Parts: sequence; C-alpha cells; structure tokens
Amino acid sequence: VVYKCSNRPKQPAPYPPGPKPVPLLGNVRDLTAKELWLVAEKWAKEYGRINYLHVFGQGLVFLNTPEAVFDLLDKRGAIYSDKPHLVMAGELCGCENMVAFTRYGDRSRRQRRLMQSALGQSSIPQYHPLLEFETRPFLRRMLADPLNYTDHIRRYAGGLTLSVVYGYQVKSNDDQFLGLAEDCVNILSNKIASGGGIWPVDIFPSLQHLPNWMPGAGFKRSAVTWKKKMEEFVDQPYEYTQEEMKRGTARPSFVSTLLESAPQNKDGSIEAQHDHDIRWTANSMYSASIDTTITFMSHFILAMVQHPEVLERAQAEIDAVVGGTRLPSFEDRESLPLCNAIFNETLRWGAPVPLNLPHRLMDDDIYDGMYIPKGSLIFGNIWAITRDEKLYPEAARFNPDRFMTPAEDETAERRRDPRNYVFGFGRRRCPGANLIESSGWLLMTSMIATLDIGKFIDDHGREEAPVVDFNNSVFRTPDVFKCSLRPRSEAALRLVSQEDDA
Ligand code: HEM
Repeated sequence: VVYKCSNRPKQPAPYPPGPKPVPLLGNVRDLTAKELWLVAEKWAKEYGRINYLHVFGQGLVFLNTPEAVFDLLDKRGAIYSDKPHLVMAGELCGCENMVAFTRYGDRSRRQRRLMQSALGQSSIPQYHPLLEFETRPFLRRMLADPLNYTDHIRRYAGGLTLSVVYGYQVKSNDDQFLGLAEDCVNILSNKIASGGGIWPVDIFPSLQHLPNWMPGAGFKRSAVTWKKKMEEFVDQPYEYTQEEMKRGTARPSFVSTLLESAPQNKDGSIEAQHDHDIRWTANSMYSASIDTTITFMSHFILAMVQHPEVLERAQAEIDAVVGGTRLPSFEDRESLPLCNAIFNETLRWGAPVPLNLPHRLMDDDIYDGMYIPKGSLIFGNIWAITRDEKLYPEAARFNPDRFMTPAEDETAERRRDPRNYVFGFGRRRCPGANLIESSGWLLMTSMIATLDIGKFIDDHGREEAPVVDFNNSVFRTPDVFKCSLRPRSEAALRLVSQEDDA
C-alpha cells in the first residue's frame, strides 16, 4: 500500500504494509482502546513483520518480530529513542517531564543516569534486606484478605519505591501517597495515554487555543483537573523528603542522597536543573513501578489458579531446597529451576505492556526496502512477539516447561528470553527491570512456598473459575478476579505469622 504524503517531495520506497486507511482520517477506525494488541497481532499475521498506519497523517508503525525491534529500536537507537511531543499529555496535562514522556536528549540522558544509580544491577543487592523484610507482612495481608490482592501488591510495590526513592514508610493500604499514585496512574494510562495518547489537539495543535467553555473544549477542562493532580503527585512525596531533611529525620533515600550532594544557589535552595531532574525522575520511578508490578503479580496468581499442577511441582521444588522451615531467599535462586522458569513464563505469558510505550523516529529511515517517515510513532509489538508460535509453540498456553530445557545455542537463548522484549527496547528500555527481577521473584517464590493458590470457593463449597478481562489501554492488567489464597499447612502459617526483628 503506498500513501501519498503531502509535504514530502519524493517518497524513496513504499511504506510498510497495513490496513487500508480512509482519506484524511486514515486508520482512526482501526484503532481500539480495549486490547489494541489483539488487533495489532491480526495485522501482523495479515501484513507481515512491519505495519504502517496513519491517523490524520500521523504515522504509526508496528514492529512485530524480534529482528525488527532489535534492528531498529536497539541498533538504530540514535534515531529511534525519542518520544512524541504530545500537546495533550505533555503540555496540557503536565506530563512532559515524566521520564517515559521526555524527549530524547540531554534531559532524558540525565534522568536515565540518575535512575541507573538507583536501579542499576549493582545497586539492587542493597535492597535485598528490605525486600526480604517486606515479604512476610505482604503474605499476611494476602491471607487476611485475598480478594483484595491488588491492594496488597500496590501497597508492597508502592511502599517499596516510596521507601527506596523518598525514604517514606507506608503504614496502611489507604496511605495518602498510595492513593494519589493510584488515581494518577489510572488517569495517565486510561485517560491521558489511552489509545496511544494521541488526541485531536495533538494533530491540530491550534485546538488548544479554544476557550475552555466552548463545546469541543472538554479536553481542556479535563486537562486542567488532571494536571493539578499530576503536580500533587510529583510534588508531595518530594516535599515530604525535603521537610524530613530539614528536621534531620530523613531516612537515606534516592532523593535525600541526591539532594545532599546537589549544587545550591546562594540562598541555600537547590539549583533549578537538579531540583527538576531529581523531582521528576523520582516520581517516574515511583509511578512506573506500581501498575507494572500489579500486572505481573496478577498474571502469576492467575496462572497458578489455572494450573494447579504447576503450583504443586513448584511447591515440591521449594520444599526440597528450603525444607519448609524458612522462606526462600535470593541465595536459593540457582537451586530453583522450575520457579525460575515460572518467573520467565509469567513475564512472557503476561506481557504486561503489550505494545511497549511508543518511541518517535527522529529521521526518515529505510528498513528492508520499506520507508518509515520521520516523526512516526514506533510501537514494539511485544504482544505479537510473545505470542509467536515459532518462538513459543502453543504460545497462548502458560507452560513454564518451555524454559526448562536449554536453548540450542546462545543466539536461540537470547531470542527466547522474554526479558529481551517485555521491558522494551534500546535506550528507553525499562530501568526497573533489575528491581522486578528481585522483588517479583521473591514475592512469587514466597507465595509458592507458603500458600495454596486456587479457584475461589463459594459458601456452598463450589469452585468458581476466575473471570478474566482486560480493560486498561496501556497495561495488560487482568481485572480483579476471584481466587482463594490459603496457608499450605500449619507450618507455613507459622512461618508467615512469625515477626521479623525490625
Ligand atoms: C514487570 C514489571 C515491569 C515491566 C514489564 C515494565 C515494562 C516497561 C516497558 C515495556 C517500558 C517501555 C520501554 C520502552 O519505551 O522501550 C518501561 C519503561 C519504564 N519503566 Fe518499566 N516495567 C516494569 C517495572 C518497572 C519498575 C519496577 C520501575 C521503577 C522502579 C519501572 C520504571 C520505568 C520507567 C521510569 C520507564 C520509562 C523509561 C524511559 O522512557 O526512558 N518499570 N517499562
């Protein structure tokens, strides 16, 4: 399919194939807010490894194979790492300084350096004691109130980053900062960034000058409310740490460590660029950690509910290593191949961010004889890759055994490792991958070690299969489903109830 692009003198090669657009509107009717990844997977099957669509002339490119994402987003990262300038999300809603929205350049590089210092592989072991300390209370909350499992995961993940990033301790599930994060992440992923985050005002920027009261300017009124909320979300935890530092009661954290060494103005305030970088980077780590962890852990629980035989084998594996007298720890990891395979398979099967976050192409490019115009939004189609039957036979099935035998060689190992896809690509790859590798693994194995995870049982003793649906536009988070979480044994209950020394 070749489309004419009005202001370009000559198109050097055909566009990648894709569903046929209608004049002017383009493919607007092909896009859906609910599970767009399923539609994108169909395009991949029908049109091949790269697809091109446009919405009012804004190019959208879907990369559907490991080769395409590695070749472009990794190897040509110098031009594939930008983020779109979004009038609605960025300017009107005030998200332009969040890491996931930051344009590629000095600021994004500074932000990523800061995150690397907090979340790089070598920094993670310092959090191990905190992760281990938080596990038992997490299991206790799960047992006490299984139907609210997402609240407990939110509290764990949010509490962890609030502690690491701001030195703040969460005391209850209704903590003010957790509530703020929940509201804001929901606004971000289901309202602002729904459907790729492109609003009519992004295509026709002059719409931003409509007076707020005019019909059709509803988006501006929403943006005012959302921006205010986003600012509270960014400023309040940051100001908490600053206050604690003034009082001399701050716990060491990402923010306090950086503020201590940041250059100051004559009046003692923090130099503006540093203040801005620390404030926004801190918020980005906090906000990005919650829904991703909830999504990952929900898929794990769902997989266990649907596959009791896998849970049973994993429990036997842990019992043989740990002996039921303590919780698993990071030192056990090498000895738990099935648990490690379950971790890998949960990442693959769950595909928490199925269409990645869009990157923006900074220059015209030609790939495999196809023309990809500058300014296109590039979606790494993680979903299509993790459901590729050649790479993962019976891809829809949760089957950790696929990771129990070694791959043919290093290249095959790299191609099948879901970590190379589910955390995104190149210079924007998820900076939280190392943290989840530890926190997610420990939560998962501790649950396997101590809990029977199964179908919900009603008052008449009948089992209810979980109802699975997905209604978030960015994260593939299963809607809350019913399940049963019970202690495996008296010994397991004692293990979970045991108080740690503070
Ligand atoms: C299972 C858990 C997680 C998954 C599957 C996941 C996945 C992703 C993906 C797909 C991206 C987009 C990458 C790209 O644009 O190519 C991303 C970005 C990001 N993630 Fe994660 N993530 C997870 C957990 C976390 C955690 C725990 C944190 C923080 C502690 C975090 C912080 C971020 C940030 C700040 C970005 C934006 C990076 C940038 O644009 O430069 N993520 N993540």
